[in-house]
Amino acid sequence: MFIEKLLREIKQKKSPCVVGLDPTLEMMPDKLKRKFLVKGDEKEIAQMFWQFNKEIIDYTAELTPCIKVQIAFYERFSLPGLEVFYKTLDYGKEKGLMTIADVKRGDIGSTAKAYAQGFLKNPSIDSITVNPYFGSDGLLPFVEETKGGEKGLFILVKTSNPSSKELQDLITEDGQFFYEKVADLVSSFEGDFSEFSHIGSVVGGTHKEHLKRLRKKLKGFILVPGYGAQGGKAEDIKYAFNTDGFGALVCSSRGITEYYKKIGEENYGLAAQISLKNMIADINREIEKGVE
Ligand SMILES: O=C(O)c1cc(=O)[nH]c(=O)n1[C@@H]1O[C@H](COP(=O)(O)O)[C@@H](O)[C@H]1O
Repeated sequence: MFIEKLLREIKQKKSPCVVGLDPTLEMMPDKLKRKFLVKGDEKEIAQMFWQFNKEIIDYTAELTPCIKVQIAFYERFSLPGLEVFYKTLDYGKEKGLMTIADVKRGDIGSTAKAYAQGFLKNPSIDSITVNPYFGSDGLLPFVEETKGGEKGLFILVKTSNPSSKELQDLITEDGQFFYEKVADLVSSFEGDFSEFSHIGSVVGGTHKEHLKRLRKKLKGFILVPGYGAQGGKAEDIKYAFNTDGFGALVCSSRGITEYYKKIGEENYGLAAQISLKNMIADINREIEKGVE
C-alpha cells in the first residue's frame, strides 16, 4: 500500500526529503559533457542524463524515501529523453525507492483516464502529480485508478511560483481563497482512512500561511516543492507536517543536483549526497522544534 510503504521508508531513513531529478544541459558537469557530447544530438544528451541520474540515485538512495522525476526535462529531448525518464523510474525502484512521476496531467474524463492508466499502471510509478483545473470529472479517472490505495496522487492545490496568487488566491464569494476550494475538492476524494489518505496534494514551500491552513484541511500527504533553489525555508515548510512530524514530503531538485557547482566538487554524486544530508538535518531540526 502506498501510504504504508511511504511511512515505512520515511521512518527507516529518518528523512521526509525527496530528490528531484530534473536534468538540463546547464546542470551537466563538464566531465560528462566531454564524455558524451560529440554531435550533441538528443541521443547523446539522453545518455548523459541517464549517467547523471544514475550517479545521483546511487549516492542518495540510502537517504531518501522517494525520487521525483519531472517529465518535461525528458520530453524536451523526444524519444531518447522519454526513455531515460522511464529508465530512471525503473532504476529508482530497483534501488528500493518510491517514485513520483511529476507529470501534472489533467483533462476531460476520457483523456484523463488514458493519462491515469498510462502512468499508474506502470509498475515503476508509485504516484503522479495531477492538475485539478478540469474539476471533479477530470480528477475522477485518477482517483479511480488509485482506488484501493496501492498507488498515490499529488493534486496541485497551491503552487510555489510567485504568480500562483493571480488565480489561486482569488477570493470566492464565501470569503475563501480559490485554492481552498481546490483543497475541498481534494478532500472529497480522500476516502475514509484512519491515518493518511493516498490522495495527497502539492503545496509550495514558499507559503507558510497557506501551508498552515491546508495542513488542517487535508488528510493526505502534502508534497512540498520549493525548498532550496526557489527559496523555501525549513522554518516555514515545517507547517506542512502534523504535530507528530509526519504528513509531508519536501522536494528539492536543483538544490541537490547542482550543489556540486556551489562547493566546487568534481564528484557531483557526492555533492548531491552532502546537500541532501544538509537538507534532511535542516528539515528535521525544524520539525523537532514543533509547530504552534
Ligand atoms: O508539482 C511539483 O512538483 C511542483 C509544484 C510546484 O508548485 N512547484 C514546483 O516547483 N514543482 C516542481 O518541483 C520541482 C522544483 O525544482 P527546484 O526548484 O529545482 O527544487 C520542479 O520539478 C517543479 O516542476
